Amino acid sequence: MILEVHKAGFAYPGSSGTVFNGISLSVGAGEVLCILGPNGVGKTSLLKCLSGLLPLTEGKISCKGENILALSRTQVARTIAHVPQLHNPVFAYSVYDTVLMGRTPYLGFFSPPRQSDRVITEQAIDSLGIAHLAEKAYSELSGGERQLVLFARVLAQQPEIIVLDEPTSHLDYGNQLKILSLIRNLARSRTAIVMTSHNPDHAFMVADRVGIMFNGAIAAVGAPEEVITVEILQEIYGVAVTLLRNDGFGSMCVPVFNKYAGNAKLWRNNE
Ligand SMILES: Nc1ncnc2c1ncn2[C@@H]1O[C@H](COP(=O)(O)OP(=O)(O)OP(=O)(O)O)[C@@H](O)[C@H]1O
Repeated sequence: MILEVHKAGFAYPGSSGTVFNGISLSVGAGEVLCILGPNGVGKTSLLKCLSGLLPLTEGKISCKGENILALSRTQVARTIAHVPQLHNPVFAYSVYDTVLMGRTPYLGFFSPPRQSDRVITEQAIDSLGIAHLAEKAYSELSGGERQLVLFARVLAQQPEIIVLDEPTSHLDYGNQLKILSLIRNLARSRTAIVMTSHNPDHAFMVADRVGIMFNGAIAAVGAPEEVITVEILQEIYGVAVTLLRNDGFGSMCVPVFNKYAGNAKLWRNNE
């Protein structure tokens, strides 16, 4: 396994309680692991620990057999790319330069980007369909446009592990599907991917394994069809959902919701 989490616990400095405890997980090359869980359960905090951005308070994270905290920033950056949920830039870099920054781990301290870095940058921009934004200031983009640019930067970085915090949260329907298919393509080329999502259907679509995060722990981990059940969805999200199993196309969640009911409620057990 390229990334292994062993009995991980985490608390923010100065906070009285822990965010999560006793989490053990692993992801292999070419595998997509999707973490599902309710708001505030600790998914973002876990992903930051996986990327070496926050130190665990208990347990260990190993990247290619080495404790992640023992690796240099360059080693981490060449191996792991982290795409945050929201990113507010401090400087007004262009989109092109923002994507080009994905090449930084491969450049010497004072070395300018090489021609090959520019080619990789242009390919990444093209594969996201954002060439028309290349000269625009990143700080002037919409949330969805920024998310596409950050994904292009990750492609330019060519890491072995990609950690994606809600990669589709700002995207329109078409771009959501585009990112999901790029995630699958990356997995096909042996990249390990850990992502979070608020949409269980996305886990069905792209994940090889799903981890359900609930009450500060991983409540279940396994193949999406085994782990994402009506019972677990009701438990973690507190709503009634039906699952459609379609052998040709995979499974899908359908909320049990009637907009014509008196108070348009989510139905539970024929209430
Ligand atoms: N910088 C911080 N300092 C202290 N507590 C924090 C900090 N960031 C997050 N928290 C707390 O840690 C807990 C987990 O937050 P986190 O952002 O990891 O959850 P999440 O599952 O990603 O949530 P969401 O789905 O809403 O994005 C929350 O209770 C949150 O209030």
